[in-house]
Amino acid sequence: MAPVCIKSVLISESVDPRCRTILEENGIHVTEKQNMRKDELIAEIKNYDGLVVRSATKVTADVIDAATNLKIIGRAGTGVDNVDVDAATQKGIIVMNTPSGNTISAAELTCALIMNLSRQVPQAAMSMKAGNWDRKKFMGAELYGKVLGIVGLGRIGKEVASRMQSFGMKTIGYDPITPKEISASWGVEQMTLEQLWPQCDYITVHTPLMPSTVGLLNDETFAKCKRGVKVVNCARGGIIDEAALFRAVESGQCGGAGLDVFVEEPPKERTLVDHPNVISCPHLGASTKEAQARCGQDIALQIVDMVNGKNLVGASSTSYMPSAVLVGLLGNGSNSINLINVLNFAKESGIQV
Ligand SMILES: NC(=O)C1=CN([C@@H]2O[C@H](COP(=O)(O)OP(=O)(O)OC[C@H]3O[C@@H](n4cnc5c(N)ncnc54)[C@H](O)[C@@H]3O)[C@@H](O)[C@H]2O)C=CC1
Ligand SMILES: O=C(O)C(=O)COP(=O)(O)O
Repeated sequence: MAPVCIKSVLISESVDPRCRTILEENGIHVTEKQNMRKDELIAEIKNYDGLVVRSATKVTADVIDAATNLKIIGRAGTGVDNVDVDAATQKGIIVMNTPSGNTISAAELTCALIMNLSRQVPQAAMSMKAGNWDRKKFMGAELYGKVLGIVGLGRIGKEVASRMQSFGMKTIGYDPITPKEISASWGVEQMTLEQLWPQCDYITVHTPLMPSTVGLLNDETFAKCKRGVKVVNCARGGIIDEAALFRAVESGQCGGAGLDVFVEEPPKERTLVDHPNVISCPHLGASTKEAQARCGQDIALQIVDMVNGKNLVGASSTSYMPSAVLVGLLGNGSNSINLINVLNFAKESGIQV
């Protein structure tokens, strides 16, 4: 891989200070500017060779168009749905992410939401703060013996499965790429979605956001579920259709929802957030000290590796997954996430990519 000349990087969100330190130690000038408006980003982006973002910066085609010197977009985290990978690829800009740095944190928050749905801890705590002592209202149900459906058996789905199995949940799932034998070795029985919906007491989604996953849970699929099914979305807003979810919680078809992510963040439309059977967080899945330290460090090391022209596959950093880089070079555009998974699966399986 030929070295890429990166002299200046803009960090446009709150990224662990390790990122800045590593870049500066390697002679890269770093500017940190948070909460930039889109017009400000468009006006400034020409001054940088590299851009480091999390999920809030929307790196849309018009931003990329204005980025006359940009060579790398580094996503300190997993999802690259806030980056127009097609537009970047067409301009020869490399897009890279740090996919395993926040896996455990996102899985732990998912488990916390499942547990909170089973016992209504947030609602009970609010009731206590309001001066009440209501033991009848908050009758829960054990997780033990219940069925958890996991849609998307990648890194996070796998970690959620093992944690919830320790609570005695039966884990079933669906993934178009992860082989059945592999997920069976983690105790997850794979089946079709048609078979999965009616069996679940809880459903959690862990797919990327892409056209084929928008509205995976919708009016039609909710109708196929057990009455009172509880759902969790710690992946991306829109994978569970928000309007359909509202209708399902209103009718009781859905017994409760745990939401970390929304189509619009922060959500202007508050009906779901305000619903008594919905517990929600402001996109906190990756917001732990550990996850941020890993993602901040990894994205900086990956950028430095590019500057040094290091071979991308099999590089030093623990969560180094240069899949998006390869996707960029292959010009794979909107199917990139699927290709990312194929590449990662191959790599984790010891196959030379
Ligand atoms: N709430 C938060 O702060 C965080 C959210 N995320 C989100 O979680 C998503 C998943 O992350 P990882 O597990 O690390 O990704 P991953 O790439 O390891 O796993 C995603 C899995 O989804 C599967 N998949 C793709 N299309 C599918 C479909 N139609 N139905 C079922 N499965 C499908 C893929 O084959 C893959 O196995 C990310 O794309 C990101 O959007 C990730 C980290 C933190
Ligand atoms: O890594 C991801 O995909 C996430 O959703 C985390 O987003 P964040 O870095 O916390 O803005």
